[in-house]
Amino acid sequence: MGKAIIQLAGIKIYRNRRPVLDIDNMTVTAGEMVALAGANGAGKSTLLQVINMLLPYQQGTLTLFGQDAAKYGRENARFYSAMMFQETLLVRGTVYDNVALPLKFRGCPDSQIAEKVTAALATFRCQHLARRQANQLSGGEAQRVGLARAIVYQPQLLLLDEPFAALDAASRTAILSDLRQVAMQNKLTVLLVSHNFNDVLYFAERVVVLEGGRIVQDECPEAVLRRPATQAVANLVDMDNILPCQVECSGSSVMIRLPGGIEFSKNAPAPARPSACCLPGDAIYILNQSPMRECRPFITLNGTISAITPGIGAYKVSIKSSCLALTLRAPREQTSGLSLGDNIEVGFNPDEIQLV
Ligand SMILES: Nc1ncnc2c1ncn2[C@@H]1O[C@H](COP(=O)(O)OP(=O)(O)OP(=O)(O)O)[C@@H](O)[C@H]1O
Repeated sequence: MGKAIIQLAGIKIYRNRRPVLDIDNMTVTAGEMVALAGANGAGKSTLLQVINMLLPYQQGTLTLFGQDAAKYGRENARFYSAMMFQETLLVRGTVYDNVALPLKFRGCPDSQIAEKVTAALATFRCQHLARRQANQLSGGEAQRVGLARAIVYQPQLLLLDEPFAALDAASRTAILSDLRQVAMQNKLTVLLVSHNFNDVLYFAERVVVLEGGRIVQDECPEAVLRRPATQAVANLVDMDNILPCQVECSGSSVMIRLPGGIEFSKNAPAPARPSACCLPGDAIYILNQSPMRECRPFITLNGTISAITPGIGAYKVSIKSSCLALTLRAPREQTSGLSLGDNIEVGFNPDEIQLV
């Protein structure tokens, strides 16, 4: 395990006397690329502001770079970290002037500034913009310059509050890919707030999900995607199937009842009072086509195709039975023979079900 860069213990924040952040424990180690995810108002920005010491906390301890932040002081903490927001906050002047600014604040000798600014701009592929006025850049260019300005003094920690949210998907992917490479090469620790779970999958190796100011899940992105801890997390990752169900627990096994009299048991610990089960679309198989059809145990049902939505990699097929609507994802070649209104038999393995 690497050196701890951020440690929060028992941190509580109240706003208008309302608790908006309540973090029992959270540690981020050197070089980790962590996404902070959660619905609107979950507390992501508040958490980032606490870590950047923009917001005083009423209870608990914040340790930054191994030092108690309360004693260590804001200026010291900021010396080793950089923060970016959705607005780039570039100042008047050229791109070069903007990127040189943090070096000047930190007393970097003039003789080193040009080299460092050029290197930082090159890192984010924007050296050709050096002489342009900062207020004449496109959104994507401005964010690349913002990143160059953030890393020019080689901080150990980068805090990003949705800086790429306004960019188109291709620009976001390109910038996240460059950022990921820079972070890995320089062992930079990055905390990225994002609403977009595709960005999270693309960038992060760990996701901390907040709900009502508390951490409800802290795992690798794929685990959050396939096994969301709560219904809100399932919504956040755009889970294909969130099916209402009744659950009866007995010992280590649970009996799950879906609408339409479909019932099956599963050996797994259930969360307290589960009310739905989640099933990713690629865990539902078209039975007359799938090599999985011989696998048992398999829960099967018949339904009518109500929609077929094309996609790269997988098509989405919506199926309606008398009391259940399911969405499956399958490769294009498996769906090419299907038409709206067809009746098909589909199945899934109960082990793929996640109760929430
Ligand atoms: N300046 C403020 N004064 C009072 N309450 C605030 C303030 N800023 C945020 N809040 C409240 O704190 C809670 C957490 O807000 P925060 O901005 O951290 O959420 P978020 O997860 O970043 O949301 P979003 O995704 O919408 O940006 C919300 O209930 C919000 O209404």
